[in-house]
Amino acid sequence: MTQAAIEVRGLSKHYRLGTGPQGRGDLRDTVAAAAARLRNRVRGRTPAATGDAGGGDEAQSSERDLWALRDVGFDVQRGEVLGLIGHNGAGKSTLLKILSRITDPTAGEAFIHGRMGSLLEVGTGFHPELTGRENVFLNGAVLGMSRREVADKFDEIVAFSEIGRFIDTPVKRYSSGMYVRLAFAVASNLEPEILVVDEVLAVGDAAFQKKCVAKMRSFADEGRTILFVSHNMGSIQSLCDRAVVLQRGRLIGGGTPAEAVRMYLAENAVEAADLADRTDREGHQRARVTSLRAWSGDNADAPGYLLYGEPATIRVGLSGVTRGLSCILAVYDGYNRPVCRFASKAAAATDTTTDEPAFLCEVPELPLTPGGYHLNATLHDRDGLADAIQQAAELTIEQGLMAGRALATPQLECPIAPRHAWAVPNGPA
Ligand SMILES: Nc1ncnc2c1ncn2[C@@H]1O[C@H](COP(=O)(O)OP(=O)(O)OP(=O)(O)O)[C@@H](O)[C@H]1O
Repeated sequence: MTQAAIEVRGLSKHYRLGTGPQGRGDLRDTVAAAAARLRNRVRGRTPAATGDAGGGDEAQSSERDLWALRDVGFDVQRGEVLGLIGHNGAGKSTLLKILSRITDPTAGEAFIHGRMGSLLEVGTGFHPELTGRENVFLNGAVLGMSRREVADKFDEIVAFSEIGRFIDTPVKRYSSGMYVRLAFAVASNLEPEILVVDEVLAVGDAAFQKKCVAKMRSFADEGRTILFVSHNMGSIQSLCDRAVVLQRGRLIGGGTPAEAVRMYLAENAVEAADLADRTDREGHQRARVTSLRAWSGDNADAPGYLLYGEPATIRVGLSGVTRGLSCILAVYDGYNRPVCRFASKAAAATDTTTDEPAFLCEVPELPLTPGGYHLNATLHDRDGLADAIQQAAELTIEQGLMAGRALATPQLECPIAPRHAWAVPNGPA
């Protein structure tokens, strides 16, 4: 007997742009498709819609054709927490929608061995015209539960969701936060054996995010299976046993969460900024900055992308007279506001790993919150300003963990979120 909870084989999904999603039409089509899906659910398989994955290697074979997924295959073992990562438009949501029978694949199959609860983007999973209460029972029925079984869980679901009296309001009137809270409560409390979660942790307040992570952890500890999609590399590393990476519809690999994150970062790595030929610079130029390169952890081969809370290294390549030189790197946010400065002491700059003259600036726990930043680089020697380059390098900061903790949503609005601790005099009241 197979140990896999989810088997994905050669899955492809084709969209024809401008005509809307294939296989989706009016309410009648939706109902017919739902009935077909229910039949397939009983058989535990996702059939390919008529059509062919087609040949050719490009994800986009013409301007109007788009392959959201191309020949994707992997297994999720029973009791495993698998992370699915990829940049915007990589095909993650499409894959989850196929697994949840919301849409059909163009080619390939997915086998689900067990009762699955899914928590997808806002707008899927619930019927907008129905109340929260009605949707809870509808979801239970789709999971194959009796009305009695759902009724037994109902109070727990409402309590977890913190929806209160809004449970009798149509969900189309819910805020996205309310919607996600109820959706997570339903998906995780109706006792599915397999849980599929799409990026829910980005929504909701810090306390609810924490509750979701705790719920997912206990779910995993009970030996149940989770497929977890996130842009948050911190959550992927702290929650998952393994992760796979999607790139423009194709699965490019996987491994431990750390290996997968490295692959994800390398995918968008930007070349080290080559500054040797920049002419818009100041200073006497007897020493010059020739390159700037920043990376996260030991991912020196994936420069340009850094993770919040993780160690970061910035390498400043040099030429000329480097004795007695000091370096300042000034960090600016997307609004060109100064955020922080890293200033070296005067030193003979040498990168001991290559013997080329360079400064290495090491930041043990990067406090910059996710977003785009740039660096201005300045060199000084005994004669004063040697070199200065504005916007010497761009940095993209992605979500990570600071001492094991993810950022709460309000912290994302601040460019800096340093590690800190609170001391309460005489203990809490
Ligand atoms: N209904 C649709 N009709 C046409 N194209 C679609 C449809 N849904 C998705 N796509 C396209 O398919 C590709 C994959 O989209 P998908 O939403 O699966 O990516 P994703 O990895 O989930 O991205 P994100 O992280 O931004 O949510 C994208 O290019 C997207 O524009």
